[in-house]
Amino acid sequence: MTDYVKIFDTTLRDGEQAPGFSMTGGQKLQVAKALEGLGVDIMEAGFAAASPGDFEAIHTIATEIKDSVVCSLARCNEGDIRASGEAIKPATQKGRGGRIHTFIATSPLHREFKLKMSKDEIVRRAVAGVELCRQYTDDVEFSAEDAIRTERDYLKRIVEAAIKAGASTINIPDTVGYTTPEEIQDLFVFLTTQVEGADGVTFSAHCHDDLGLAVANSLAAVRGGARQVECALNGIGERAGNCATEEVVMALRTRTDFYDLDTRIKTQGFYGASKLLATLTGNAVPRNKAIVGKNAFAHESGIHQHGVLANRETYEIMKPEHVGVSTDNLVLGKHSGRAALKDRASKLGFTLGDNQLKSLFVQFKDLADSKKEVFDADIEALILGEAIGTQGPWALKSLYVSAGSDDNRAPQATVTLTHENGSDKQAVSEAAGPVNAVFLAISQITGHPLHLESFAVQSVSEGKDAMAEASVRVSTEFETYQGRGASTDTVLAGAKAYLDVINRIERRAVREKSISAQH
Ligand SMILES: CC(=O)SCCNC(=O)CCNC(=O)[C@H](O)C(C)(C)COP(=O)(O)OP(=O)(O)OC[C@H]1O[C@@H](n2cnc3c(N)ncnc32)[C@H](O)[C@@H]1OP(=O)(O)O
Ligand SMILES: CC(C)C(=O)C(=O)O
Ligand SMILES: [Mg+2]
Repeated sequence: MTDYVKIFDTTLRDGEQAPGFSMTGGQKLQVAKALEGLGVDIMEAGFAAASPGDFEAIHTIATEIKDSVVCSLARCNEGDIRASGEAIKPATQKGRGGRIHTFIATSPLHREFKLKMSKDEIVRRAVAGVELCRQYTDDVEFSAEDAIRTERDYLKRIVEAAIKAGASTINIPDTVGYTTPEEIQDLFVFLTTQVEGADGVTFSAHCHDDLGLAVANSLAAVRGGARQVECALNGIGERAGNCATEEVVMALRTRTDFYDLDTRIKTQGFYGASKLLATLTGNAVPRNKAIVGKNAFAHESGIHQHGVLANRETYEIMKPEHVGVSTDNLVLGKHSGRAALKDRASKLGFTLGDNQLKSLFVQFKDLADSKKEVFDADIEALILGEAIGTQGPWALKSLYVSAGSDDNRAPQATVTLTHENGSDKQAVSEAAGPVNAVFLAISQITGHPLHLESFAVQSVSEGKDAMAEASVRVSTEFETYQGRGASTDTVLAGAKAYLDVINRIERRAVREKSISAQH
């Protein structure tokens, strides 16, 4: 048994096969590189027999990836196994490690209704499948699909046959997410102690999340003797998904005191890899998702913020930087208290006396009642006594946008801005979307080519003429700025928010100039 738990990531196979998560070959390669960066021991890159595109994707990944074993899934049939063997060839030929993962279902339901095969026939298929895999690679994994609902004596028999045929990893999937932690731990203890040949192979858990137990069940399997866990980034996979890679890894890392085992994962890459996957597949990570959700290390309530400011460990069991999350994560809103407000003001460069803080706090709570989140720009405006979003030097004079479904005509924006020195300037821009075209035109006029980090619009009133509030977050070389703008027209709200940022940058530059002139 290894003294660490191997991470077999199946984001690119079980994850990708779920509805809404298909990726192109190029996208799969991008995710594969992120997984290699994380240091996953094995990545299941796809199912070579599924399509020529998946074959190509696995082949390319096996060519490009150097630091993780690349694996392809195959049914226990000749066509699937030969396709997998060919797809992983670039990895096996260069001696970097290529695995074939062959599987067949073993439970009574699957035997009778799906495969329509007898117990003996399934064992014969499993043995022939593993033997054929061995013609391509020494690294063969065998899975007994729906193992959890399989009779123990039969499971033991087929696992022993697969080991004798040459499998070096034995995977015990909870294909339908049916098991419980106590049950799966007991099953792994049984298999790792009773199966002939168990000492020479790695036992693996592959848990689905139908009852929300995938991570708990995987950890219990590890307690029972599993030394490989199969998992996927953001927990994606069939139906409710697979065990989430970032969750199981961080559970082992955070509680090594309990499990006395760890993985070899470089966890700092989790946030970036999760974001990459969400962006490529168009599936946002829920805000409250463990480890990589936006709220995982964010605090809005005053009592928590007060504690975290004194010592992060009061409300955080992991360090955000250990999973690649920024540490500046106190969100100001209506539940925040004076400690967080004072801290944020000081980070923005304002030292507040007690009385100033008291009156700012009253205004802050009024503002927070009317919006979801209070941004740095709002705090700055309150301290400086500015009306939000209405300060110059630039003002929007007019805005015309054309956009539509015609592929031959890119969205176009014509923007006119007035500067406080009295001059008007106009720019016309085209971009992939109308909001982008507006931002580009504003950047051209003001000379601020900004890096847009986020653009969000939320409705702040109801009905057909609902007011939209847009918020824009941009980064310059030195600072991050947030601006906002409101209008019944979302494009106009976006334009105002973007201009709000530019005005803040220019006003800050003026302020800094006058401060340095005084010294
Ligand atoms: C639990 C899991 O996640 S298993 C992996 C699931 N992933 C996928 O299915 C994604 C990729 N799949 C595909 O692209 C297609 O299903 C293919 C190309 C593999 C097969 O397509 P088809 O030949 O049209 O078969 P179809 O999908 O309709 O049915 C599956 C066939 O495989 C058989 N089969 C299923 N599992 C196995 C197995 N492990 N070993 C051998 N045969 C199997 C079924 O009995 C059925 O056989 P039949 O065609 O003789 O009735
Ligand atoms: C192919 C196998 C391992 C699988 O995904 C499952 O049983 O859930
Ligand atoms: Mg699965």
